[in-house]
Amino acid sequence: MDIVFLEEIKLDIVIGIYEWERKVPQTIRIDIEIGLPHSRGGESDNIVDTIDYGAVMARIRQTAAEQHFSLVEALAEHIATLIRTEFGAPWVKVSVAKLGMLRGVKRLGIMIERGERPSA
Ligand SMILES: Nc1nc2c(c(=O)[nH]1)N=C([C@H](O)[C@@H](O)CO)CN2
Repeated sequence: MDIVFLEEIKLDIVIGIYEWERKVPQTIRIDIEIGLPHSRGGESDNIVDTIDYGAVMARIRQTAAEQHFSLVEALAEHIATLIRTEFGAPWVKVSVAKLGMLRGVKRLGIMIERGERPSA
């Protein structure tokens, strides 16, 4: 299996269950792993044989600007579905974390895996 990854994505978005969170953007961190069955990109050296992480990032920025979520779970689910349906990834792992939200906690959030993990 090959993994295309996007690590420590920082976005300022409106997210949260409380009224005050609906008014002020907050910085979240997103980490993504996209599993591919042994992709041909390594041999072909052609972007069409893999998943373009730049294109994934552009879609995430777009969707985060367009849609607001209450829960980090909902944002993670939305991103996982987008990557699987629009980019044809069989397996994806997405984590969404809020930073410094609770005293004494560096990050808190959710990590999800969706789809079938390709065999090695
Ligand atoms: N499992 C979750 N718990 C909580 C969430 C969440 O998105 N998922 N969100 C909040 C609030 O928005 C919080 O971030 C504000 O302090 C609380 N718990």
